[in-house]
Amino acid sequence: MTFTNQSGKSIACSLTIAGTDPSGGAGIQADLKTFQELKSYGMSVLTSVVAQNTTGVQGVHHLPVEMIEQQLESVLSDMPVHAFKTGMIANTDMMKVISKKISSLDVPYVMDPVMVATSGDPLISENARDFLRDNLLPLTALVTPNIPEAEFITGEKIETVDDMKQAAVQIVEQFNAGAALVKGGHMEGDAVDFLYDGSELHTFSAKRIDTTNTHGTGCTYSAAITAYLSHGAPLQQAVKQAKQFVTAAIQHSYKLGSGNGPTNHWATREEKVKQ
Ligand SMILES: Nc1ncnc2c1ncn2[C@@H]1O[C@H](COP(=O)(O)OP(=O)(O)O)[C@@H](O)[C@H]1O
Ligand SMILES: Cc1ncc(COP(=O)(O)O)c(N)n1
Repeated sequence: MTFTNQSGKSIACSLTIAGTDPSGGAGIQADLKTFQELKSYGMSVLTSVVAQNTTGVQGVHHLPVEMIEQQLESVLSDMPVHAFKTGMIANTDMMKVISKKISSLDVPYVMDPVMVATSGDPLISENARDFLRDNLLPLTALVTPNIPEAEFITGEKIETVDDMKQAAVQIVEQFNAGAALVKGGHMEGDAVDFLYDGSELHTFSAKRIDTTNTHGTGCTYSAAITAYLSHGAPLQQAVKQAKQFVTAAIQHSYKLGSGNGPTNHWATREEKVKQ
C-alpha cells in the first residue's frame, strides 16, 4: 500500500514500541530522531518511562498493560505502518499484549532484544527474556542482538567471530527469527556485524571508533534499519545503509554528560552540528 501527501509524494511510516530515555540518547527518543533523519514518519508506543542518563538508570515506571494496548489500538486503527521495531519490553504481561496486537501486522518487524543498558543496568525481568525468545522472536523479520543478548538467546558463549556467525545461524534455524544480525560492538578490533537471512551470511564491517560515547547505538541502529525497511529497501540493503548511519552517528557522537555520551543522529547531514 502506498500513502501519499498532498503533493503526491509517498510517505513511509515507522513505529517504535519501547521505553524512554529523558536524556535523549537511547530508547524512544533515539528511535524517533532516527526515523526523522531518515525521512520516515515516526510514531511511538511507550512501554516504560525510564529515568536514565549517560551514567545509568535511576528509576523505572512501567505503564499499565491496558495503556500499552490502548496506544497500540490508537495507532493501528488509524495510521499506516510500513515497518516497526520493539525495544525495551520489561515484562511478560506487556509482551503478551504486544504480541497479540502485532501478530496481525503484515509489515517487517525489527526486534532490538533490549535486556541491559550500556551502563549495565537490567531493563527487563528474567522470565521476560525467555518469553521474548520463545514467543516474540518467531514474529520477527529481523532480530539485532549484541553479544550478551545473542549469548542469552543461544545459551552459548560467544568469544570469536566464528561464534558470532554460528549464533546468527542458530537464532534463525533453532529459534525461528526471520533473520538475525549479531552485532560486534562488544568485541575487540573492528566493529563487525553478521547477518544471517535464512540462506546466506553477510558481513558489515566498520573501523572501531575510539570513543566511550556509545549510549543508544543499538537503538539507533535498529531504528535506522526499520526506517530503511519502511521505505521498501530489501533487508540486506537496509542493514548496509543503517550500518553507515550508526557508524557516522558514533564517529560524530556527543561528549555530553559524565558517562557514555549519546550518538549523533545528525551526523549524516551535510552540515554537521559542531560542538
Ligand atoms: N566503538 C565503536 N566503533 C564503531 N562501531 C561501533 C562501536 N561500538 C559499537 N559499534 C557498532 O554499533 C552498532 C551497535 O552495536 P552494539 O554496541 O554491539 O549494540 P548495543 O548498543 O545493543 O550493545 C553495531 O553496528 C556495532 O558494530
Ligand atoms: C529505554 C531504553 N531502551 C534501550 C536502551 C539500551 O540502549 P543501548 O542502545 O545503548 O543498548 C536504554 N538504555 N534505554
